[in-house]
Amino acid sequence: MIQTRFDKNKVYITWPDGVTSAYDNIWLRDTCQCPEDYHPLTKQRLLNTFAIPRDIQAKNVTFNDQSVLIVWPDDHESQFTVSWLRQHSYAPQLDQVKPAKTVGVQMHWDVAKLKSNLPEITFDEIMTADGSVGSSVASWTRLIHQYGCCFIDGVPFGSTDSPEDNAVGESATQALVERLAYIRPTHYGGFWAFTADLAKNDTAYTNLDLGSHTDGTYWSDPPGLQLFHLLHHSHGKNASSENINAQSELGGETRLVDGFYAAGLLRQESPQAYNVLSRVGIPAHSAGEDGVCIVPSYPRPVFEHHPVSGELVQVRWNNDDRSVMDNWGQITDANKGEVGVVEFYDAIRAWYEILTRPEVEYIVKLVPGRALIFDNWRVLHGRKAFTGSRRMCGAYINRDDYFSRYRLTNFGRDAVLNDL
Ligand SMILES: C[N+](C)(C)CCCC[C@H](N)C(=O)O
Ligand SMILES: O=C(O)CCC(=O)C(=O)O
Repeated sequence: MIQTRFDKNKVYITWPDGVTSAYDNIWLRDTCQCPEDYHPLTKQRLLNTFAIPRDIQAKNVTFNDQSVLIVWPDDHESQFTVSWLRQHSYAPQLDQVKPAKTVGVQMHWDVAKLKSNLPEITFDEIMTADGSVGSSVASWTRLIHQYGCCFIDGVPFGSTDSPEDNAVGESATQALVERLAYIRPTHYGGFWAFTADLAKNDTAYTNLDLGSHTDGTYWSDPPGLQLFHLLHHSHGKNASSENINAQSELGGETRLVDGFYAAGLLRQESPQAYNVLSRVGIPAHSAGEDGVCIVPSYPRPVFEHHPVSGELVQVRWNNDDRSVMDNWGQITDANKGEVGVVEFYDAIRAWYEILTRPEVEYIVKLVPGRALIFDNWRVLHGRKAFTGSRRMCGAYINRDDYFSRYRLTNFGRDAVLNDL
């Protein structure tokens, strides 16, 4: 049995389990879900919040047929279903499932754990899915969310590195990415492909070794997802026959590290280092291209936490793109204590040592047809130096667009909207 009562400040609902939720009048009036106050199609507030009297009182509150009807002094009526009221109870906060607010289960991995359960899906499964709730787009985004990465098999590619053959792989890969969300354009292009030709004046466009990093440490909002598809890797036209070794000797293997797992290790093993890397904003830049010099709105730490819950939400790390650190006073919060220069170097050394442990860093050779997508806010990537001719294509997706898709396909639009 549900019971309602009200006084001059609040409306109270007592649930069958005996718990009572209290809702402030101004909150109820502001949150009115009627079509005049909340646009049913655009899901935006139409009501003028500031026209609500600060001390508004309900004239009458009645309960029937699973709804609570509130009549306000101007005779406006607000109707809330009890399930909606239960879902949004804030005093007390109840055990609601909040798909738009909770992060969901993540499996943090080391190499052994990842290998024993590699997140994989096929191109065909994804491309034939209609994107509805529970379709394979849901499984795909759920795998990415749980593991921070996912391999996609059976992606079409050409058999040579001719422009025509590359176009086959690139258009299939682009279609794959766009199945998840729209592509983020950057100074590297929208959907990009790269070889060791320095086309974009970044070391990704060389054959150098790149240690595990996250991309875009120089953006205020780094890409949420990154997808790679190796289209081609061979000895190349100019290799002489005695130089031609086995494919494995070409190098170019991909590095992958679960940054959340690695952060957990650092926190356990060197709490002081973890603390330093949660506090020091590291300046970063992308400045290779003539018309480009990107720096974030302010320097961010390696570990970014939810400001209230303290949960780790993002890892940013790219030692190669780190700028000159000459303004220590501005990049650390002095209220929490100064960080010495050498102390900072000790902290990044401890972090680097963890990232390069063989049991932490997963090394895998990508092959044409097997794409890799990963959460760039969590999983670090890199590659080993290589020889020969190699072409990789892929794209970035914004974190919020990815999460929108993850939530809608896994929880359904009704549940997600109900939670706004
Ligand atoms: C992926 N793509 C080849 C387009 C760009 C790679 C950029 C890598 C760069 N140092 C960074 O961290 O952003
Ligand atoms: O070439 C690769 O395999 C990866 C390159 C890379 O790390 C990057 O583009 O950020």
